[in-house]
Amino acid sequence: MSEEELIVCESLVRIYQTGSIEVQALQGLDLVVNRGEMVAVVGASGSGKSTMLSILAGIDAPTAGKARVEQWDLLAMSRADRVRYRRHTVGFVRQQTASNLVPYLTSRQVIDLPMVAARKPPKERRDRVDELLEALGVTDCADRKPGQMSGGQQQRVAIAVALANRPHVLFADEPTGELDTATSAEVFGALRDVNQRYGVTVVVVTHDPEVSGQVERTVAIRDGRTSSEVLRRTATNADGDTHVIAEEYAVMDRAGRVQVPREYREALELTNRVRLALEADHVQIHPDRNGR
Ligand SMILES: Nc1ncnc2c1ncn2[C@@H]1O[C@H](COP(=O)(O)OP(=O)(O)OP(=O)(O)O)[C@@H](O)[C@H]1O
Repeated sequence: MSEEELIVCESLVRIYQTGSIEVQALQGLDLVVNRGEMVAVVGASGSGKSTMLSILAGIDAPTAGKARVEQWDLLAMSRADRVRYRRHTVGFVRQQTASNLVPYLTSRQVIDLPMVAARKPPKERRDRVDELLEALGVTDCADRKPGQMSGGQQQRVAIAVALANRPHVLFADEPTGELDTATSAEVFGALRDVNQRYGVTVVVVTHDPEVSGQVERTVAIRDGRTSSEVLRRTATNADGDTHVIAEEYAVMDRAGRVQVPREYREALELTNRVRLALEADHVQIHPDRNGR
């Protein structure tokens, strides 16, 4: 694992067993996220996004494969390690605004909670609460309870709670799922701000195409595997106008396996055997003409 790589999943598998029924929620997922990145994860309902996030957040345990976040091996953590990991390395924001907060606690009190659990000294806790309220633009909500705040304010307080113990990575599972478009943009903007301001790595699961269009990298999951990635960069043309270029990439695992998209396979009738040819700067894949 290189210094840059904060999260590495290789051939990650999660099987849920309910009675005699087995569900393969993750079927060999590969993912690398570098330190300081902000990545959106998209995919159809049931594709395994939440399962992946709960494994990475240390809430759920994988069945097989590899999953590492910094020095932590998520398949070989003791119970005590898991508590430490969840308290100090990761922060988590859920979709349901209400489930991130506590109805009878004010924003100030709820942001303080994780620091009390981590036994931080009172002065440090007070300073951190003030700093986070300010960073997320919710200083005026310091003494309000969730019922006295809008959905967007509640989610910004939830982000502050998740950041209280200075985690290195922030996971957010559909954090804007219950919000209207304008409020979603506001909450997403807050995630981008904290990514830049604190350098915290952010992985956000979303259905919202607008949201995924605002990050440099979007990872698509299909059937419990990473199927493709879209990288966006800003380019400037000869007239000095800037525009965003989005390029889609297939994901190659560490063994060199790449999935050829179904449309490509069907268009050229690629079946079980293909011919590969190495060129100076690309690899060609040809149909097996002899086989037919
Ligand atoms: N605790 C569980 N027990 C059994 N099956 C589960 C459990 N959690 C998830 N699954 C199944 O695993 C698969 C992946 O679910 P997951 O929630 O990760 O998908 P998702 O991409 O997050 O979907 P959504 O966008 O609807 O939240 C689904 O088929 C789901 O039914």
